[in-house]
Amino acid sequence: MQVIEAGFSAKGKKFAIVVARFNSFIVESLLSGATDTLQRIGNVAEQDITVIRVPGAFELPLAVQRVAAGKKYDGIIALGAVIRGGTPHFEYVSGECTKGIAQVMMQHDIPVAFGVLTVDSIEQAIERAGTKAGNKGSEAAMSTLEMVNLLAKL
Ligand SMILES: Nc1c(NC[C@H](O)[C@H](O)[C@H](O)CO)[nH]c(=O)[nH]c1=O
Ligand SMILES: CC(=O)[C@@H](O)COP(=O)(O)O
Repeated sequence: MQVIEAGFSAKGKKFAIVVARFNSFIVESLLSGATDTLQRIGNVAEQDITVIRVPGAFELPLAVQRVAAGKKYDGIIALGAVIRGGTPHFEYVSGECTKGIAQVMMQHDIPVAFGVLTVDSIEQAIERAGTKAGNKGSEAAMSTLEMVNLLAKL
């Protein structure tokens, strides 16, 4: 049996982090977790990390697509926080964001980690942005590191 898997060190690889500003109180913690993971676990140099900011999660797919099309990066991380309000708007924003990011990843054959919180409350968001439920930004960075290395083996 042959098992193909990859590690996390990605020295010399270039990463783009596309960040939605909406709910920035939460998203900035996701960004901190992602950059810390890229540098500390992935051995990625600070100058090899580019941060691109967009208004909200709905705009993430377009920016991610443009970044992917530019072929300047080995991996992409999309970060945001979609927090349910009092209307169905949550479903549309989170649904289109998720679908759009996944489409870009498949169309451009590049790892795009989904670090977008889709939660029912601010408390749930806080728990996933570096408190009792971990940091989804860090988790997204770990995924991108592994996938960049794995794809290089396939
Ligand atoms: N409610 C949230 C939004 N809404 C804004 C949209 O993402 C978009 O920017 C707007 O509809 C203009 O096109 N965005 C989030 O990231 N998180 C939310 O909770
Ligand atoms: C996810 C959203 O768009 C949400 O924050 C908007 O809140 P509301 O549904 O109360 O307008």
